[in-house]
Amino acid sequence: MTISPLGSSPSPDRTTPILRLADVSKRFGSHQALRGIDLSVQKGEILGIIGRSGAGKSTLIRCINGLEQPDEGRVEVEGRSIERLSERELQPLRRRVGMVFQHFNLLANRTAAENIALPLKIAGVGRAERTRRVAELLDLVGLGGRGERFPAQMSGGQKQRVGIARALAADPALLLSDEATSALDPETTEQILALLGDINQRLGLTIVLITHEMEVVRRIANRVVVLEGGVVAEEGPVWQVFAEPASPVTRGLLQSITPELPQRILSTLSSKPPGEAVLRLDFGGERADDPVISDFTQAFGRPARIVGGHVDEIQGRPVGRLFIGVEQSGPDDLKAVMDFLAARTLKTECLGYVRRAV
Ligand SMILES: Nc1ncnc2c1ncn2[C@@H]1O[C@H](COP(=O)(O)OP(=O)(O)OP(=O)(O)O)[C@@H](O)[C@H]1O
Repeated sequence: MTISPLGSSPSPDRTTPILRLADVSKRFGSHQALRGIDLSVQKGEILGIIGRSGAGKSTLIRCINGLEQPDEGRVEVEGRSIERLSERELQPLRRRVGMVFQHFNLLANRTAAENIALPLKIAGVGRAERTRRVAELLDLVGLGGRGERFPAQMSGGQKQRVGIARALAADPALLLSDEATSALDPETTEQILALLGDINQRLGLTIVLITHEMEVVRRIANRVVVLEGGVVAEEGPVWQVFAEPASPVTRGLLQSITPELPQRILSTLSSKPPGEAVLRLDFGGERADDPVISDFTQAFGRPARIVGGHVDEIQGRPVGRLFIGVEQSGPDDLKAVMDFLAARTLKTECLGYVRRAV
């Protein structure tokens, strides 16, 4: 299904980013909430902006939707700068940015259909056209035929579907999602992220997701920006940032979804030989599909024991971490093993040694 465009919208050339922030800074008193933020989002992209509490995510979102003016720098939506515009001048630009909120922000005394119709009404769309588009939008978000329900009669997931439909009503160029799944259970989160991914694919809609959960980024984004202390700590394609996180903040944020050495191995790990060397292998990128373990067995004529780990698929690429145990044949053996594996993985590290019961 295609959602028909509402009114006349600017048509930037293909190379103009949908959103561009250039050297954006924002202070509150003596507190620097954002410092020199540069980022751009191309049409059809899903960008995840992640950071811990206080990193500056909300301030950034408020600068993007014009609720906050940066002290320095520029914010451009479809090539048009939003600074120094009056409230009236901001209105049409705001319509180009649809917002989805953590707590849905629906009007309790209006039905789902009325909530979705509201931005259309404000934009001056006539009743018949409103009714047609609301039905279209309800279908798009999987709520066809349920437009007469009030928010109190809906589950969290259904309310967020209404929130998404409302955000799409004015045919925005950009959907800004502010922790849209943070108030939902894991199963509903999965469904809402699938819906956003589907809308991105079907409508080619550009999405910027603000979140504090790496799992949300992993599940849906193409690119990620990690914010910390008001600056961009790291940025890149999601698979790459997950495979080789460069900053300590990113590693911290990834910790909860990174496989750990199993406790039964950790509890007997010693820092010195003798014993079986326990190695951590990080995979991702070009060589992630190589049969590393069987290559090792062939080259060294002995097995490698997999003791833990997990290999995921992000943006169609394997990314993961394995823990293996390798028996050593002599004092210089470990270096040869490590060199062999290091050439075939992103990173190989020896964590210690375990004595195996004979
Ligand atoms: N209006 C304000 N006045 C004073 N300080 C503010 C204001 N808004 C934000 N800040 C400060 O700026 C910093 C960034 O806040 P911001 O709300 O953007 O972070 P956040 O990443 O969204 O955090 P959270 O995930 O907790 O919402 C924080 O230290 C916050 O206390």
